[in-house]
Amino acid sequence: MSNWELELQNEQERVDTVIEKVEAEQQKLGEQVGSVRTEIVSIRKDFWDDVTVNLDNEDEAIETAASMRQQAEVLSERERTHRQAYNQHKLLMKLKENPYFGRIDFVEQGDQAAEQVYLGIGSFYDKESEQFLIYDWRAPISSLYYDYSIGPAQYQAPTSTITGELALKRQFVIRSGQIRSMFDTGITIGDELLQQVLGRNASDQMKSIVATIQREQNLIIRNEKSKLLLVQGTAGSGKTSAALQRVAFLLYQNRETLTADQIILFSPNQMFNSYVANVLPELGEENMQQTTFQQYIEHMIGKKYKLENPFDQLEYLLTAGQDEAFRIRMDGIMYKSSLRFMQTIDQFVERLRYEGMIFRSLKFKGRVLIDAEAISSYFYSLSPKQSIPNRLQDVTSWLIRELKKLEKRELQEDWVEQEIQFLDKEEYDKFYKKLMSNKQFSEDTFDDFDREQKLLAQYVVRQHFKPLFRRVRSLAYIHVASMYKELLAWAATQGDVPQNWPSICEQALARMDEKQMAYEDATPYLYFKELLEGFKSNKLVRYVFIDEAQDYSPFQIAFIKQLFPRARWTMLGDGNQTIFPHEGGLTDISTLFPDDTQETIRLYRSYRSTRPIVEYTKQLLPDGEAIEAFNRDGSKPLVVSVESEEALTGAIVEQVKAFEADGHQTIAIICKTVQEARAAAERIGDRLPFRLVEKESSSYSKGLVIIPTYLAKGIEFDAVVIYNASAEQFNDEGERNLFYTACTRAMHELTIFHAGEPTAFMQGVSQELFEVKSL
Ligand SMILES: Nc1ncnc2c1ncn2[C@@H]1O[C@H](COP(=O)(O)OP(=O)(O)OP(=O)(O)O)[C@@H](O)[C@H]1O
Repeated sequence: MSNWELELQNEQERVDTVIEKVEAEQQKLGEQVGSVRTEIVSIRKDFWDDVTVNLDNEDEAIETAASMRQQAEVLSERERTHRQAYNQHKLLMKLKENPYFGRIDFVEQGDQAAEQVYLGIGSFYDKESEQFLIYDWRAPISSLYYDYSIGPAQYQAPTSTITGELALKRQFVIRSGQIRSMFDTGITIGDELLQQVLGRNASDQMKSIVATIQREQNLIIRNEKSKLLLVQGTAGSGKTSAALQRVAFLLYQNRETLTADQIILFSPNQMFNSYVANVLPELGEENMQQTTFQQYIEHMIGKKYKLENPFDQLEYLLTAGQDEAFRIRMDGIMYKSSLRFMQTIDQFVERLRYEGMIFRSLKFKGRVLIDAEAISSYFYSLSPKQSIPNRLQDVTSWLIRELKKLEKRELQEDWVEQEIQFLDKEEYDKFYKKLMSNKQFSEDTFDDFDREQKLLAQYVVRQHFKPLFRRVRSLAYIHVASMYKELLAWAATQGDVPQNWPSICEQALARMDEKQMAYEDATPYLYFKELLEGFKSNKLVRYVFIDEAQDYSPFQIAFIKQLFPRARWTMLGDGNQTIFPHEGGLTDISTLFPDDTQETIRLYRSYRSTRPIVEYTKQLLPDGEAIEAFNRDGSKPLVVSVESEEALTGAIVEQVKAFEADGHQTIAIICKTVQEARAAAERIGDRLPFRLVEKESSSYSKGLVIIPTYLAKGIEFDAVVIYNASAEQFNDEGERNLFYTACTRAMHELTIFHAGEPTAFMQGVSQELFEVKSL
């Protein structure tokens, strides 16, 4: 038996022992989980038996509340124990299959012997030998595995830096308790394992990368100092992967103080959400909150306006001809996404401190109860030293007081009596119950007619006044939309607006009059509204992640920043994949955090695509030289020229069939727009089974999809077909990024079709980097 074979045998024996211990622990825990569950069920069932309810007087009520609280605490403590034990049990299940993926031997300075550290997705402590048989990949000592090759090494322990010597670094592939392969690696995390991982076909969801995290990615994952961590990385360099492992790391590192719902990830689209949804659960963690910016602002705008989807905005820009209306819209988008416009809004709001606030009169049954003018006078009678939101709070209190007076006066009106007479039984019962619960009278006094009439009148008027009170409390008496329109007009006096500003405003107003809001108006409108009403910031969220950050305008980022005042920020992006038009870029983001600690990490190595695909796609960019390919072989991209669009269909169907025959499981026909995707789907008809993705709401799954580029953002496919890269389709320099984004979705195969002349973007690529075919 060779030394290596002997070594392998020893390692397998260790795996066997560890699994045995894990199994024993799992069984013990299983019993515990079961008994705690039974206990919880019984506490829930008997909850009210164990609480003494007595509401006879105030003291008794306080006693009752205390007793309920105590019982609820017992329950929630048991539930917490159950959750922890259950999660631990789930983790042990995973460790039983695949206990660890790495080993390092570390000799701490001053010590003789090396400590063997085995790394897995969670720790496992053996009480018998009093040692960790598996270390969590996120433990401080585990960072040695990712950061160092054999030789001097150090890691940051909670209170000090530990230095020493890394004597061995070993990787394992263990499946169902059996070591399938084992490598000792000298340099970085072995290329061999990465080759294996990246060579596989895509599954239906993104996987965790803990076993093969690269050193530069580890810097992102474990960064704890920066308030803003900006990651600029090329397509496929693992930005999203690193971000998700970072969430897992933060949850581990701050496990006493941080929960998954205090982390929020803004992702590019819904499909992406479903694509990444499994990474954290795979690591035994709960998912963070996930949303898209659109979802977030849609919620803030509410039902008042139908908000345009950013992808509809983009579709318009890509499909509308370059006519006058297009140019007006484009200029409007550029200006409204800039920080200059944000400043203009600030100045306008400053002005409103002294004049110009517009209010709505409070009306009731067609009568003006409190006139807008009166509200305005009250508002401006308050000191301008007070902020607008504070003054509005005072106005709200004043309005409520006034409404209460008016409500009383209303009791005398004729309509009240009429309504009482026509009160149906159901309403009457409701009224009666309410009075009983308010203890406003007892059964004895019920026959007191006058008293009943009076209470009924109060009840009826209250029902009618309720919406008014609600409107006042929700500040609906401020006419934000009118002031936003004023703001647009006023902006013209500031001098830096685009030349065609009046037409831009006209477009915006026409939409707003139809109760719609263009995507470019949404952020300025909300920012303005929040400045007036007071920012409804979320102070609970501690970490915000923004993926595909290059697609956010500086204004949007500045706005999100104000929504989460206590958060630390991780922004990930790639300037070469910017598809939304706006001023500023990724580097401008740093200027939004002037006083904060910040760090920028750049990733140049692309892991997603094979070397030939990366070599090809990097030449689509004017400045792509810095992009490096991970050394994974594959075939060169194929560029197929066909004469006409009609000829495309047959050729593409054949190509997809060939991909399927090669075993590729996720295949995408990527079109420039939804319009093109629909046409492609129509042409392909029933010649192939496919899914047309034209809406935001689709989820990621295996098979063939026909998809517009912008909905494929952030995700990947085994094989990609570019539907039509003709000069006619891609003729604007602004679309280069879109084209690059589409091509970089490919992991193993890329075929680009073009009907007629190819786009100029492809003409800069060296001939030897691709195959050509003419049909
Ligand atoms: N260290 C790694 N080990 C294994 N796989 C990796 C590693 N880093 C990245 N990958 C894989 O590379 C692919 C691309 O990663 P990811 O989607 O995170 O890149 P990205 O930078 O967000 O890409 P894009 O900007 O193009 O959306 C994924 O399949 C991911 O699993």
